[in-house]
Amino acid sequence: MNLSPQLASLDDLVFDNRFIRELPGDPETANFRRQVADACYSRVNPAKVAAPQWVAYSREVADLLDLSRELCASEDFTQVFAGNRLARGMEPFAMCYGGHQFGFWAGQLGDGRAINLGEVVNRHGERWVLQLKGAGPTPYSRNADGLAVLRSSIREFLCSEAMHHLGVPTTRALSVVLTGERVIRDMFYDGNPRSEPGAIVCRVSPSFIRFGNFQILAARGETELLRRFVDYTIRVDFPHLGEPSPAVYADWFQEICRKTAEMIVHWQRVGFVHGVMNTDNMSILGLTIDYGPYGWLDNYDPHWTPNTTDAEQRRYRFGQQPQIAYWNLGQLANALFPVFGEAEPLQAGMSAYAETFDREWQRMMAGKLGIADDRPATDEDLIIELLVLLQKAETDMTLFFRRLASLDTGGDRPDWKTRIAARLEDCYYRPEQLSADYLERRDAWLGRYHERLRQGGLPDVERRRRMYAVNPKYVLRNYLSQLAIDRAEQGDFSTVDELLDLCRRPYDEQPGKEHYAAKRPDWARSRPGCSMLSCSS
Ligand SMILES: Nc1ncnc2c1ncn2[C@@H]1O[C@H](COP(=O)(O)OP(=O)(O)OP(=O)(O)O)[C@@H](O)[C@H]1O
Repeated sequence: MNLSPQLASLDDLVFDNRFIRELPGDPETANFRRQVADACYSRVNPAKVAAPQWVAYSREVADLLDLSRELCASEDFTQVFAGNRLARGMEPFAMCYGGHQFGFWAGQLGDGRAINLGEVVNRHGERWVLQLKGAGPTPYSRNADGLAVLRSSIREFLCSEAMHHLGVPTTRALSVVLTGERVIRDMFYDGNPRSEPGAIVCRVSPSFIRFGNFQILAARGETELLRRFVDYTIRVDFPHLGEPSPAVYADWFQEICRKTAEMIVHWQRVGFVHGVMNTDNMSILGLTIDYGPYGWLDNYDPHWTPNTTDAEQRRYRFGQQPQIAYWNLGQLANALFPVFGEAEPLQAGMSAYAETFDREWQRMMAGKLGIADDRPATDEDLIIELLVLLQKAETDMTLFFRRLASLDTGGDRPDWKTRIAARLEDCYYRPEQLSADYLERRDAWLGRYHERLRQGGLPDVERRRRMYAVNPKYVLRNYLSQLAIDRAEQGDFSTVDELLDLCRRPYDEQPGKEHYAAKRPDWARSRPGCSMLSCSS
């Protein structure tokens, strides 16, 4: 193994491709669309592209892979992460998985436009799977082209990294490159096809295994392969649990449930709406995966979803994400049943989800409010009333919690209420909604909250520090990504870099960058890309 801190060439990456070494693959190697039974993957090469061009990279992810800045800026880097050249040790393949989409079993899905390049083991012995998204068709592409456009690739790249820096479990993104080719997409707002620049993101994760990988094997009755796959996942991704056994299976499922609950609590904390929580978009490691029609809450609205495809039913709306994760875990439990052979450990996992979610959600909300002691359950009324108030008048969630931290509780500040009211003023999108009744109710809440903080006894400075650490100042607001995309489509990638840099320190004051913390401007309220998105990407 190369022990020098950074690699001189991508050919020096150390690969240990366990997935394809230890699991059965599709014997067919030609690249045509098909159903793939009795196998976990198909070998497939990325398509060669005409004129790759470097757009952006994440230096933190490069560090995980021991890649130097110079290497990431090299022509070879662009060629490799556009899929034009395989570095030594890369053995590309697409995974076979299925899934429930919008509540219905959809059969085989699989990596239709994702191609795994291999599993890197870095100098710390950590395993990182590299995956290109948009690198051409695979056996799982069904009736689609295997490609991705610059717009969606920038959104995936920026949001993966923004989520990581916010402390939300997520897959990562190393790079975005343009392919130099055009891709046709139907635009949902006018229904007309549009030709857009093609692009490829290199995603990086300890594992890309999804609930759907287990589901497809169960649905096909491939129980022995399912057991093998479960054992593989435990050995590779949950080695701390020990060698697979019935007891370890039970612990494993509980851990999946707990990790999923923790991820969802983080989403609710920062106002992230995934948009397509199908079971094929649920990671076995509880990582946020597939940044498609996701969005960030501007005004706090639990009914909001950014996904136009879900505008009617709103299955994947912000406020329903916790229940959907539970439902998805139920589907995973069904798939695992033939291997577990009994329902009890699966039910125990489901209960662990509910308990973890309830406990962590209370704790998270208490943290957002800077309530210091360990009696969050007694604060439930306070929290519920706040969430009602935030909806009654359109209130910017991110700004509100950040501003709330500035509330004074010291006895030398009798004017605390006027001061906080003034600070909250520009959190509201429609000042006309601030009726006398509303303000009276809000001020009553502020009074209760103020009292609660005084009881807690934390000095203001310390409370503020804690609140700032969990309430981000900067999130990747939908309209900000769109600004970066508009410029990138004109060949100017500087805003992508600027936003990436901004998102590196989301909880810090960043002098000179305050405009990025401003609430959504009026022009962005209904502009496509800034509020609603389609799955067309
Ligand atoms: N342009 C495309 N070409 C081929 N397959 C596609 C394309 N877009 C989506 N798919 C496939 O459709 C299924 C569900 O789509 P979804 O929107 O979740 O995928 P995605 O964004 O491409 O994938 P991922 O979950 O890997 O980020 C997946 O099997 C995916 O690979």
